[in-house]
Amino acid sequence: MAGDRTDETSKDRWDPGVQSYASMGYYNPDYQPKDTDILAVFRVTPQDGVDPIEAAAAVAGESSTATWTVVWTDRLTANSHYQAKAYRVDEVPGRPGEYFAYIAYDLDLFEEGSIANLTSSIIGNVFGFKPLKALRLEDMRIPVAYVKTFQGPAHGIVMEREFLNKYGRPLLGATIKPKLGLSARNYGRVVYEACRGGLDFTKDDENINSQPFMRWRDRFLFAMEGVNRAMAETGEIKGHYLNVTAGTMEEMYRRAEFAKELGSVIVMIDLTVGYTAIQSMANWSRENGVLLHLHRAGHSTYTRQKTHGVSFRVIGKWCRLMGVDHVHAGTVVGKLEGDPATTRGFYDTLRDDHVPTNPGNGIFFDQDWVSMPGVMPVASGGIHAGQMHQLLDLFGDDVILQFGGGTIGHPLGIAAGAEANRVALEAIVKARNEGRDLLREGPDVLRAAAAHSAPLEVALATWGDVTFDYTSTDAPDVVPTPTH
Ligand SMILES: O=C(COP(=O)(O)O)[C@H](O)[C@H](O)COP(=O)(O)O
Ligand SMILES: [Mg+2]
Repeated sequence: MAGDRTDETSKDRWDPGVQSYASMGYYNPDYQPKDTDILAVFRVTPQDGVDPIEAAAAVAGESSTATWTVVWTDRLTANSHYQAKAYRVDEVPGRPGEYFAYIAYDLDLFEEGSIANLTSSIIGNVFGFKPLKALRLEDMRIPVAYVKTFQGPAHGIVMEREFLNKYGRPLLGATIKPKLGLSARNYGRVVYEACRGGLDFTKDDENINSQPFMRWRDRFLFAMEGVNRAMAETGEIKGHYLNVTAGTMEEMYRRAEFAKELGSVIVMIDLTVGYTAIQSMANWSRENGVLLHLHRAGHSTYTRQKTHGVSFRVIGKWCRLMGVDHVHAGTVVGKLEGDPATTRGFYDTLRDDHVPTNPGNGIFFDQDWVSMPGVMPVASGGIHAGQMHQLLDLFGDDVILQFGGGTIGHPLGIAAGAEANRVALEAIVKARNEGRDLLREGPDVLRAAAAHSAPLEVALATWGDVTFDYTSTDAPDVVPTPTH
């Protein structure tokens, strides 16, 4: 990067050599973003001595048209149209050395309906840029014109409820444990017990694909046998998320076809398969009438740290565009990272049709989804029946609450673990519907329900005091309301 902006002002834009990005037009405080622009806000931490405005301009440059030196071929394009513009740079309150840089990208820079293309620009080279100590993509505004080029969720929240015939309450699930090592028949037994005990779904874990101890076809057969037996006994629709994640697209389709043949209502993939594979599986899922669950495996490697990477609120937006029906979005109270306000912002982004700017929840821009269906968020990771009132208060009805250890670890067995969760949920939903104050009265409501349910009583005795109280790594900074 060519030093200070003022050094460059004497140079003509087209003089050869290295020039500051700001002087090449990548910083333009007068720019008025258009309704069709893609907007991004980055948290930029420049190296010591690097001018923040120049750093913001460099981010705009490197994530759109620029390279490190003036190139004469810029004159063969409508450069000022194609170049991204940093139009606003704010210091982050209370965090010296960090800046929010707002950048506008013309829609012409992106291929329709391709998250791979969008991300190759926005998070392509720019995160390794030497003049920056760290860079984080905090939020994006996806213009309606671009939203409309994506399929969106294969089915979405409303259709999922219609398929499953389940309304007015969160859905319940469990991840089968231990994560690895069970044989197919024993695995199917866990599915059966959890589903007959009262859960709506069970789930493959993220790292269960087709290992030597249990090949995928055997797992699918025994899991579906468990689902079918539980459906026959309970008269309810049940499902097991069959993880079709594999080394190639061809193999994923093969596994998904077999899941469909067996009558599974749902298949699952991991975020590790990549954006293009997710979009392809979303198309397959809509085409075949099968729900698509996405486990966000790997996301914390780049979403968790405040100063570098990509916020999950952005990944959540991409997931909605890519077209999954479910995505893990955090629990707040469980074992994994999740500041309450930040997590609330993820849930709004996934579910609501219009998401207004809300800096308190980390939302920097208004986002319109123009009736694109909502994605069902999944709260999973170290949760148990004793937190049911908090979970309903935090997330409302449109969420899947997944208790893995909190079902399968129940002292009276797996079906009892499932029953404890179902009884707790129904008691808390009833109390909510009667207008009771969940946070204040929730523990009493659970205790009263446990008087008639031995499984719930044992669950509360076993886990009632378990909490995960650690400082969050990703709480929102209080920022001034953005103008765009
Ligand atoms: O296996 C589990 C949870 O198991 P348990 O219920 O036994 O803790 C999931 O992989 C995590 O929830 C993923 O995290 P996230 O949902 O945050 O992506
Ligand atoms: Mg897991």
